[in-house]
Amino acid sequence: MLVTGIEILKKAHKEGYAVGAFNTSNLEITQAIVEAAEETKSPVIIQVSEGGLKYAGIETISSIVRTMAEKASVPVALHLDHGTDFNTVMKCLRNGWTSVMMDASKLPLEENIKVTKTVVEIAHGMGVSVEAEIGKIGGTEDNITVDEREAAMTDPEEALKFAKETGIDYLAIAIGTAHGPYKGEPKLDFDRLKKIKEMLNIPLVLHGASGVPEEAIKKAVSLGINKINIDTDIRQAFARRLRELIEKDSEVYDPRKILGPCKDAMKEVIKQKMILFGAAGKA
Ligand SMILES: O=C(COP(=O)(O)O)N(O)CCCCOP(=O)(O)O
Ligand SMILES: [Ca+2]
Ligand code: NA
Ligand SMILES: [Zn+2]
Repeated sequence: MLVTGIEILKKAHKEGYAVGAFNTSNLEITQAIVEAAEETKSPVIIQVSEGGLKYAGIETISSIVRTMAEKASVPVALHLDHGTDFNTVMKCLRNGWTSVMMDASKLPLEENIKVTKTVVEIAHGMGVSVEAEIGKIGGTEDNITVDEREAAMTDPEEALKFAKETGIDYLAIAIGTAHGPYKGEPKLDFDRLKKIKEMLNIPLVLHGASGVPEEAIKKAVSLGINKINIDTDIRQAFARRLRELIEKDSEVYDPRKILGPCKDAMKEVIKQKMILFGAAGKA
């Protein structure tokens, strides 16, 4: 069934597990996510980035996700990932999203607070929950030095002020992860996570979780992470299976014979994440 993000994350926060938030931009990825959730009896958040909206069309990807979510036997939320443009966030609210991220983390704190507070008031008026970001979760491609990444990490005091003044439902924090594939091993600042959780006591979001070792993920969940964003690992599972298929049979030409197996490969990766995060069996 289609539910709001906070309905899923409030339970995860209370019971101490995390829910996967997986990016989609088409039919097969959406199928992989929903089938994985059904097979592991996990609640799940299906999210679309601004790039995904452009690729699929906002009404089209909303229809695909909402149709499958409403038929699902597990709780499913439709989330806007990294909504950086206020009007895009509004368009998603008009198109049936049940959770939105207003990502104004690039703005100075006071401006981030202002725009996020406005989104919270509008979204809550529509029964939709809101994620925001404090600190900068960059990409592994960003050529920033280690201590620049350190400086970009979320400051607990700022996070408390931000959460209080905006009324957000869940907060994305920067504790050492990055979007995209990692070159070396990411080092997560668990003390910082512990402190932020104790001070805010709301569901927390880990971005850039593809490529983070399983032990680190488990530790982050035990310290209060409740939503974990995964995209790169799904893309790589898709591409691996695609290459295998073409190598095995260079004559295959039916998209269903190519995309179907790729869907299954993505589904397997997603199921493992749901088990690792502790969401399996929680639906
Ligand atoms: O935190 C994450 C996932 O990070 P990951 O790369 O570790 O999976 N995300 O928020 C997913 C980011 C998706 C970006 O999509 P576009 O390419 O359309 O901009
Ligand atoms: Ca990553
Ligand atoms: Na997000
Ligand atoms: Zn992210």
